[in-house]
Amino acid sequence: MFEKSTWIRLPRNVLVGHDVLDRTVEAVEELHLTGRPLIVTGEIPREVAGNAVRQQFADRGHEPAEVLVDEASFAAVQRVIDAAEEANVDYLIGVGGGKPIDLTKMAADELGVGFVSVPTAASHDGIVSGRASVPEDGTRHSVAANPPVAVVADTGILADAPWRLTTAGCADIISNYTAVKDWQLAQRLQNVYYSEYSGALARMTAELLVERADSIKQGLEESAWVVVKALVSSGVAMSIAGSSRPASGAEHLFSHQLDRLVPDAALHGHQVGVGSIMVEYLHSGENGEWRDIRDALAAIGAPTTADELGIDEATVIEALTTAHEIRDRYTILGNGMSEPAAREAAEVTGVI
Ligand SMILES: NC(=O)C1=CN([C@@H]2O[C@H](COP(=O)(O)OP(=O)(O)OC[C@H]3O[C@@H](n4cnc5c(N)ncnc54)[C@H](OP(=O)(O)O)[C@@H]3O)[C@@H](O)[C@H]2O)C=CC1
Ligand SMILES: O=C(CO)COP(=O)(O)O
Ligand SMILES: [Zn+2]
Repeated sequence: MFEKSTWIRLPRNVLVGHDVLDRTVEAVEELHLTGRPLIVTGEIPREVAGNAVRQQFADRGHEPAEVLVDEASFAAVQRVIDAAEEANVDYLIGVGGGKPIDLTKMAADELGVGFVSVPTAASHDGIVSGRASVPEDGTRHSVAANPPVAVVADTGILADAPWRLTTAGCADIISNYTAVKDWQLAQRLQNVYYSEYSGALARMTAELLVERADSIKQGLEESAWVVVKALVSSGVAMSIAGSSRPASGAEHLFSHQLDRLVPDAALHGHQVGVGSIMVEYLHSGENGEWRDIRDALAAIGAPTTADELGIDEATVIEALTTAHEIRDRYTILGNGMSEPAAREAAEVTGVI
């Protein structure tokens, strides 16, 4: 299918490396972004990075306003918007994991200003993408927004974050394998627009990460570097596609449904990783690549079973059989799985 026009929105300055946090002001000034920022952060990220960012801008004569967020909700987005308007700020800086960064992304979009992403955890590709995700009313709203104008990913900080957040980021990337397969399937069966460039980039990102699994080890700063580069690359794939398709297929539907059934039971990346094992089995059967996905997840220490996710068997089956209802996105789940088929997929792959 031929797209008549595309609009690819990308971050412009992406800083990755040791102590790059100290260069946040530089990354912003280089974009000619001037005036007073609002820092949106959480309790822990504030200590880890937010206070240092605040001091940098204060030293340049732009004392930032600040708002602390502790939950991902539309009410929290509104609080960020209110704080920005009250303090009359010019742009926003999100400092933290996915929660503060998503809230910043959505508020910046609503306010029509730019925002800078300063991740303190490499937990999923939302820290660099133009997608935001907020759970509300028992469902998950995944919305399109502008990506950050700059990303400042300090590998020293990311390497010090709890290891499980990093393994979640890895699993989110590994799930690109099945996301791309679902996208191609949707093209064949539903004539959905498929971007060769975006699909190839998303898949290659997962392959490179798996090839480097040996250098992804707790305590190694290089791990944070490898993972962040992959998260950036995956974010670019989504920007090229103009949707989350290259990084979100049936394994994400499964995870979103788990979020609805058992909120906060496990991390997003860990859920999509386990989902990806089963979805690969659905695509390719007993002799497909599902063992490769499982082994890649195990190699970096991400969960591969329902037990390791801390989620019971019945919930896994319910999520699998109802995941297709989550959103209008054609995947291998089609119009839904029967309970026996879901049980077989989960049992054969050792998820339950
Ligand atoms: N945009 C997208 O595509 C996607 C967005 N999401 C959204 O992202 C959120 C989940 O992201 P996630 O990053 O897991 O969650 P959080 O931002 O909630 O971070 C997880 C926990 O880690 C803490 N934390 C963050 N950085 C550090 C650090 N350096 N050291 C120690 N602790 C740290 C946080 O503290 P504190 O609570 O103090 O902030 C929080 O308790 C959800 O809101 C989800 O909806 C999920 C998937 C995709
Ligand atoms: O998590 C994502 C990609 O990894 C975003 O996808 P969604 O559009 O399913 O929220
Ligand atoms: Zn994801």
